[in-house]
Amino acid sequence: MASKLLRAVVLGPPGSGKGTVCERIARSFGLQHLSSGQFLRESLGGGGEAGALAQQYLERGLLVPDHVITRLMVAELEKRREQHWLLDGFPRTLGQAEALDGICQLDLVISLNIPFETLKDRLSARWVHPASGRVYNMDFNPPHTQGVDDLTGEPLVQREDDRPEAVAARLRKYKDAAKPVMELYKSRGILHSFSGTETNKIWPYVYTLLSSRIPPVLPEEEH
Ligand SMILES: Nc1nc2c(ncn2[C@@H]2O[C@H](COP(=O)(O)OP(=O)(O)OP(=O)(O)O)[C@@H](O)[C@H]2O)c(=O)[nH]1
Ligand SMILES: Nc1ccn([C@@H]2O[C@H](COP(=O)(O)O)[C@@H](O)[C@H]2O)c(=O)n1
Repeated sequence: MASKLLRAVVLGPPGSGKGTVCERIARSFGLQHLSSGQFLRESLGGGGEAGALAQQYLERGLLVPDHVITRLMVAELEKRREQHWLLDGFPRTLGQAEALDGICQLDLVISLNIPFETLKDRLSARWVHPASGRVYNMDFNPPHTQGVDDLTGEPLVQREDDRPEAVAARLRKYKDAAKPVMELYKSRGILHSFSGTETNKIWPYVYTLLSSRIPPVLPEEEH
């Protein structure tokens, strides 16, 4: 199997399970993943004018301008040049995809297609631990103690952009922006789409796909 560094992306609408699937890939294949959404929340939530501006985009479910997110992500990826890349939620627009083309050649793109109603249900039941980005779901992966992070014991919160109005805006925006990105990757033959309502059913296919590119460190069932 080739030992080339992996350049992979997981795309999908809000709540499609990108973070959940990336976490499983990261554990099963011994690599780190970079979530653009979590990265933005960490980088720009710290205050200052730029931070406050970006916060407004996030809270309203709008995409941060391409040049802002691209600059942040490219700088971060340059630091990780010697590592595998598993990107969650970037690129979101054609402009971002073109910027990514400037620094790497992607090996594979995983697209998660989840029905709209399922997304809404999942996001209304999502709770997060802001400091770590750990994600829970009251139905799918509840914390051991309600409202509390398993590892730190700190309180869990619901994301501002998981409010129903923001979710509706995010889903609308996602469709428009993502279409040309998907078309681009499809035309290159690197797009792998998975459809369904349950991550546990999609996961074995994702695991098999990844196994063809990088040796696993854990068996499929031990994600
Ligand atoms: N009921 C259910 N919930 C799931 C499933 N897979 C993931 N979830 C939950 O759905 C919510 C959304 O999953 P994430 O992995 O955060 O989705 P995402 O695509 O990263 O979401 P964004 O950060 O909004 O882009 C979380 O609360 C997950 O725990 C599933 O198969 N069933
Ligand atoms: N490329 C991106 C990624 C994210 N955002 C903003 O962050 C929010 C949350 O992102 P998730 O991936 O966690 O859903 C998203 O709604 C955007 O406001 C962005 O602008 N560009």
